[in-house]
Amino acid sequence: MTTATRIDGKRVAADIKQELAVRVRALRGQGSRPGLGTILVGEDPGSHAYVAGKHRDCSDVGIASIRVELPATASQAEVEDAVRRLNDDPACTGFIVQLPLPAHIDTHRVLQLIDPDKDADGLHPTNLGKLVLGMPGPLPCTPRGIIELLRQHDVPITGQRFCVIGCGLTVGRPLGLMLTRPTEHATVTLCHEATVDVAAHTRASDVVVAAAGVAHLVKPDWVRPGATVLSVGITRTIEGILGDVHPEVDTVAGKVSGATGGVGPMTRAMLLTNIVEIAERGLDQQPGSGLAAPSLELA
Ligand SMILES: Nc1nc2c(c(=O)[nH]1)N[C@@H](CN(C=O)c1ccc(C(=O)N[C@@H](CCC(=O)O)C(=O)O)cc1)CN2
Repeated sequence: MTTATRIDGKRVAADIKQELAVRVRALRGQGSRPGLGTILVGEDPGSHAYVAGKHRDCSDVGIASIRVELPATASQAEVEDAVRRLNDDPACTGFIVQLPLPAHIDTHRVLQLIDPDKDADGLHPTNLGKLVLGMPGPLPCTPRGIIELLRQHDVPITGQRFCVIGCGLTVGRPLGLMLTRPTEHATVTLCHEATVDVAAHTRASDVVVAAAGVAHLVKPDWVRPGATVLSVGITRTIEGILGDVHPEVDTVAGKVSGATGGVGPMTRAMLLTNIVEIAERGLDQQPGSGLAAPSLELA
């Protein structure tokens, strides 16, 4: 019985954080302290855990934290006011609205209100449009983390067949866009709940990214021997956290990331990276920095 090599997001994220701490020290030396804002609405335990982790990371690397918490009963107007306040707060370099929002809140209206220059998640329509056009801008954290994780584990991307299961806003949809950029040039199949025979698509793929939020969806017989399999979606149960990938996939796959310690820590590391990049751009654009505006990336 073969056992797949573990893809270690915790280690790669720790290395990225060390490098970011150096860049933050340099920014602070130039009088600029980056600050991450978060808006969290409601009491979802998972969202609270993720936001707490994001602020722990900030303190590890020297980024300031601005936390906004609203009750699950907050109105659309109250959530929108919180966004406007962070847009106007000079201590806030960039911020995120933790998703999902309660069902009565119109998520798209909230995301559209974020100042695109402070959009640390890369989910504002302007920044998603830039991604489609190949223009520079902040990239959604989980897809950016997935691509970095694959690179750091020597998993080839260009020309490879990817099957991404789930086409949500934070993972599947932007990941498909990023993997098909000229810099990656992968061949991507995006599967969703209406896809017929998802297993046929995964079996034909070199890399499977499971982001459906269905516990143990990807079974060993769904995987081509030696393929790379990333577990992104998680389900919280009383027995603990279950990933979208069945543990026995380890007996077939070449490389596997687990339900924890894989893509999650990379999502957080990429959020910090986006904040540091926004802060560095802010300094570069100050009069007298001598740096030109970035040009359009040609497809
Ligand atoms: N505004 C956003 N909301 C959400 C995003 C996002 O990118 N932006 N993604 C997900 C959740 N997410 C980020 O917020 C996230 C998921 C997982 C982790 C993480 O560190 N996971 C740990 C396990 C933590 C635990 O015990 O639950 C791990 O994998 O080891 C961080 C962030 C939805 N919302």
